Amino acid sequence: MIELKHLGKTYETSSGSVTALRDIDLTIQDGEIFGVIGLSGAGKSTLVRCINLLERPTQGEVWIDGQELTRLPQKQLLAMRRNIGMIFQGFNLLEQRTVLSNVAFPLMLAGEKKDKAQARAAELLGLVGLSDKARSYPSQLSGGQKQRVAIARALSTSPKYLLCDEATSALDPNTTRAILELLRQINRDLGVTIIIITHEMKVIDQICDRVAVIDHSSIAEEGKVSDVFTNPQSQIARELILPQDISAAQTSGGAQLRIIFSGESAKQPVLSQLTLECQVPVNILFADTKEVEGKAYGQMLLELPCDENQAEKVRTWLRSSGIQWKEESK
Ligand SMILES: Nc1ncnc2c1ncn2[C@@H]1O[C@H](COP(=O)(O)OP(=O)(O)OP(=O)(O)O)[C@@H](O)[C@H]1O
Repeated sequence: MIELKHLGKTYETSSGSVTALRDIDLTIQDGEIFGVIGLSGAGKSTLVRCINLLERPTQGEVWIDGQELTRLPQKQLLAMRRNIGMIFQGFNLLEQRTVLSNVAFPLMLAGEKKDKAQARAAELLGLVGLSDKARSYPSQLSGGQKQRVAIARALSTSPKYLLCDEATSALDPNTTRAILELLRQINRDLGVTIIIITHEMKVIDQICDRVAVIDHSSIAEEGKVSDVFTNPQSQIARELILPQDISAAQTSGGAQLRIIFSGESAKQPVLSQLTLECQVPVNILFADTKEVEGKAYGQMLLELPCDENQAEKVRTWLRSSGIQWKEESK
């Protein structure tokens, strides 16, 4: 289990102090895929780098499996770090070494003999689907393949935790999906706890169990992905989750209603049922639904006719339908 307690980080620069993290309290349970999302500069990278002390916090504590990292002597800290793999947006592979050698490298640094390290590396390349690239060099690989090598390398010391810092941000959507699927498989099959830092909601959406939303150095909101998605509490979560154009629009039509789909109701053909039964035309101003944990979630912004009788018919229908909705102020 990872516990961050009152974690803070202030950088001292020539132009003054920059507070990157302020009073962060987070608990990440074993076996979870935990996401941290925020806008650029919110403090995400600093947060993830504080977990393995690549960056030393200036306040607070980092507890991993009952040990407080900031107080560990260097030797024990290095041993603990072997338990925490990390992958980055830029892959950080050694260009002069083959793929196999890149993956074997951390094990050799840890004192493993070359043949054993290479055998383990070959096994891991099989796991990430790159056995045929063992003798290639990083420059001969695609971005997705490079990230697979980085994942294999991060797993070489059999870590219990894997930190992913914007690991898919440089990849196209299909490659992103494939890499996230691989991470999910690693979580499921190897039991590795995964912490994902991203600015993209779709990454959280695809694989995370829980998410923390970070804004201006602090945690704005934290919870199950499905809860935060359907009912974001903080302004920043709303901005990240709901696309900009879903806020009530200035239109010349009637009242605007926001329909919130959660799980089962999203599958129903709500709109066609509504228009058929009410015999009232409604405008869809915006619609967006997503799959989270195998269920569909989303929102739809509807514009009702100006005729108040017709509008009330729709409201009455919605009240009796059990569908979650609310009136928007324009
Ligand atoms: N080494 C550093 N020295 C000084 N300030 C830093 C340093 N690293 C980060 N910062 C500052 O700390 C704040 C948080 O940066 P951080 O990189 O953690 O944010 P981020 O959410 O990961 O952003 P991005 O998504 O753009 O990488 C920013 O204001 C940044 O300028």
